[in-house]
Amino acid sequence: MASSLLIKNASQVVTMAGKTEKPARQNAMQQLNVIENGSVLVVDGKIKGVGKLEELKQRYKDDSAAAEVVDATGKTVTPGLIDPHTHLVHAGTRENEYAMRLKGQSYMEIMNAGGGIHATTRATREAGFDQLHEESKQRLDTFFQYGVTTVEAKSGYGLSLEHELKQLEVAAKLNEDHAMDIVSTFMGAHAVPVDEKENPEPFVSRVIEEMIPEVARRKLADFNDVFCERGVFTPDQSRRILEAGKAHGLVPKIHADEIEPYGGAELAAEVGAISADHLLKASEEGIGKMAGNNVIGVLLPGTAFFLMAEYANARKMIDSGVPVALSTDANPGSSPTLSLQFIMNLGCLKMGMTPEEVLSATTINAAHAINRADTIGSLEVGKQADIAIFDVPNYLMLSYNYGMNHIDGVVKRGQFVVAGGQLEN
Ligand SMILES: N=CN[C@@H](CCC(=O)O)C(=O)O
Ligand SMILES: [Zn+2]
Repeated sequence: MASSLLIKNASQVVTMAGKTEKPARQNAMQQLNVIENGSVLVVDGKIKGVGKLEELKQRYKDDSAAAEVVDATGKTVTPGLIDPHTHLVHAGTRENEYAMRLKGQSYMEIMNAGGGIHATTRATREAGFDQLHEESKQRLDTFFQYGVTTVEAKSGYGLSLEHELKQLEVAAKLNEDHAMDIVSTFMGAHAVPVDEKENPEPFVSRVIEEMIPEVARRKLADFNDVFCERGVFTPDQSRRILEAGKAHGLVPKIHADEIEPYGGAELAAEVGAISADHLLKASEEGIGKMAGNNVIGVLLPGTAFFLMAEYANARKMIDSGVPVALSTDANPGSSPTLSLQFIMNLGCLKMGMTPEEVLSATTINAAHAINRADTIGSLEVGKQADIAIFDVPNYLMLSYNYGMNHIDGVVKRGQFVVAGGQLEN
């Protein structure tokens, strides 16, 4: 017997239809394809129909008659939100560094003095598999409660084969035993280990010759990411690392131009990266090259907010034709938040994006940024039934009442994982 669910009479159903082939850019980011007073029929975990209630009832008589019915009157239904850039698997917190930054020390000063990424690397190396699994599981539960149904998760707090594999194995296990979908990225090139800072080349070689081949052999990641920044990895080292990943089937991503303009956006275009992320200081030329080479800009305004830095120039990117996605960058140092809704608020209020653009950026474009747009990111027939139900009468309210969690329900592969704002068991 098929299991079916009918979410009926939502004041708005934001479908995002028609953007599965290519990420939305420029004006296409404004088009949400909203159905007023709309309903969604789900059968066996997939979207069977989206439209007016009467149409669905007529067209899919048996399925709608057998369905569990949920009344969404007064609510807004969207595709489950997608977070395309997180550092999900790590141990511990760094509130001490937050206090240091508030007294004037910079993020890079703290990192160069052995804190920052190095502090979380020490904690993550010390943590056992079970501790990492438990901490990360709790974060996934919170992501669900905020409407996120798929997250990308990076390694990068191991910085050795053993510990990078441990992080990726934790993500793989969570992908199996938690309802959240997790898409993994290898990021062994997140920092040069403290004791090798003076001579990073042997570490770069280990990333290329030892870590990438083993991660690929074990099929533990889809993507390969590098922190291309002065004092971390140079553009030349980053290029070699990303090319090595490509040779093993790992698609390039890049942490680019976060602290200063460093050629990261340009490099992303040159190596054919699926996305370049951060881009607070991306050059005009780099933005143009991204637009010309279909590189998605994954913007992380929570990082600018938390580091009290200038925001990425989202307007310029969108107007130049860069498809833009948004993400929390959830991590213990530069963006300790799990609320993609707050990131949507920042997208509007701090980066000049429209409410329509931020919804495109957290659904279909985020799906494209992790190469999953064929199955998620929009409410279209045949796609996975990942659905967010917000307790607001229209999508504008999502970015209007800022800093709030508007989630009422979350459906993952056709099953409620959050109902009445509470996590289901
Ligand atoms: N900038 C580099 N990496 C992370 C921060 C990691 C950390 O501080 O622990 C980021 O994307 O912001
Ligand atoms: Zn990051």
